[in-house]
Amino acid sequence: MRLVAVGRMKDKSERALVERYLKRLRPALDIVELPDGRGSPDEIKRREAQAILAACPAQSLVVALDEGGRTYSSVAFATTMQTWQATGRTPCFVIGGAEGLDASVLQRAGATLSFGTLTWPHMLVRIMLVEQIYRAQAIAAGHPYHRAGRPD
Ligand SMILES: C[S@@+](CC[C@H](N)C(=O)[O-])C[C@H]1O[C@@H](n2cnc3c(N)ncnc32)[C@H](O)[C@@H]1O
Repeated sequence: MRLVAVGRMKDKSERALVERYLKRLRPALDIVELPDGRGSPDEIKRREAQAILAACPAQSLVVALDEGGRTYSSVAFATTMQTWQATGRTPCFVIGGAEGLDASVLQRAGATLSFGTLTWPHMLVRIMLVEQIYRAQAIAAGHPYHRAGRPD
């Protein structure tokens, strides 16, 4: 699995949070960081889109992190991840930069993932994504990390 993310994660505490989950992931997630694009907002998105699409393996299932995308419960996301794995669709998650994702990335995407309609900073989205992938793997493995304790 791959994550293609615009922007370098420089903050130590953010990196530590990503690392906390990353080191537990099986299969592993490799993270490709891309530099922030330059120019007008449209140019930035276009340039970043070219780099993003070039970093996604040709056969991968591009999963665009997008506030307008599909929302899942953690259990539904775990089931979806298992289906992708069983059908040989290796996800390549994509997180945009400050200007967001270009339409060409959303068009290439075979799936979208939303963390709700709020706009989150891209570094927080990265942390939340690796945690949710770890949670999905824990759910699939029956590991008690995930507690389904909400009342009906
Ligand atoms: C600061 S946001 C960009 C906001 C930008 N104005 C837009 O319209 O997307 C940076 C990236 O974080 C991700 N992101 C932000 N909020 C999200 C959410 N609620 N769900 C999923 N991804 C989100 C997206 O990949 C987005 O491109």
